[in-house]
Amino acid sequence: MEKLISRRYKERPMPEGYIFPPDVRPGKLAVVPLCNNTIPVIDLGLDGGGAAQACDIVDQILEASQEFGFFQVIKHGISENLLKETVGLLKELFQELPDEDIASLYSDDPNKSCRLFTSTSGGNFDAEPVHFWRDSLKHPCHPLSQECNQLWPEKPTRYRDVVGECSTQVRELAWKILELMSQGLGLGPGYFRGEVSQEMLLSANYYPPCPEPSLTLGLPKHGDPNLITILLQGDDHVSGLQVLKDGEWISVVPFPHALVVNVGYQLQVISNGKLKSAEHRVVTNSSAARISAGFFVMPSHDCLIEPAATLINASNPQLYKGFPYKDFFLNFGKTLGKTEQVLDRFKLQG
Ligand SMILES: O=C(O)CCC(=O)C(=O)O
Ligand SMILES: [Fe+2]
Repeated sequence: MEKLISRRYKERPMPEGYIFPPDVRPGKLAVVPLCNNTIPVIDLGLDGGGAAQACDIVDQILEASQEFGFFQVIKHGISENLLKETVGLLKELFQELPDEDIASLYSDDPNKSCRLFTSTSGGNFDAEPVHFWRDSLKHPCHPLSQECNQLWPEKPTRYRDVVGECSTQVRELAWKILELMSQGLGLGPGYFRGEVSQEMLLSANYYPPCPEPSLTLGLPKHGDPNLITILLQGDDHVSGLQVLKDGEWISVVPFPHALVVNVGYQLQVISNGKLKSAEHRVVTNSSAARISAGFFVMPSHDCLIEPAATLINASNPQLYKGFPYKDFFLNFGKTLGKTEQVLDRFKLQG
């Protein structure tokens, strides 16, 4: 528990082991949000009132997923209060829980299904060459069952109710977005239902202020291993998430009440490379803590992942071979920091 960066961020000099080699440091410039150059914001028209045309929304989603692999959605149908309450409870959990409650959540065992830890989720903090400036709470959040719910934090007291409701609504939204993607790709209704989107994991992140943001990272450059991620950013004013586009880091400036959506590697494979799992990272800042909550929609371990047959033809040859999701997932941790290698084993030659 003494490893938690939320407990150590005030130490001076900066705690050892968080300074990255010069070639992966964010540097000074990258920390400044590029306000005119951000990812698309798409109005889903699900809050009632004037909505954009459905076909227009499909086009926007497809275009954003092809070009950026990332977009934000507004008027997504999830109430602002529920999102705010979720963030408020996470803030309370990371910042205010007494030591004994934090200690009961903390674990270095990667096989524990609900746990609080620092840096990466692999459970090998002591072997990491450099640590990332974040604490994270991870647990499954679908399918929701009594058994699963009992693993969640007991405090703050409303955590289970509120995060349970938020997970249910985010899952519904994920399905709607997947349905629109399926329509845009020409895959027909329900393509992403079932085993391919069977599970969902919550990964809540806390990035405390950092005295030297130019030397460290909240999270390294990576693509998400799952099908699709829906991310809630904590505070309207604190940015930190950046997406790599054409060799440049673009800040995902938090947009009021928006949710960030990004394409995971499995969606890239199923779409035969049409949709892009974009690389992203998290930078820190010296003045404010940042909170984010990623809802990772994932296939079941045995689900067969392969390019959709209808997307393969003479001008679009099959790019990846089929594989059970677990073959991908169990190796994913080993490719940390080497994003170019992640899909290598599944590519078809020539
Ligand atoms: O904190 C964020 O904004 C992004 C987190 C993220 O990329 C991840 O958990 O995979
Ligand atoms: Fe990510």
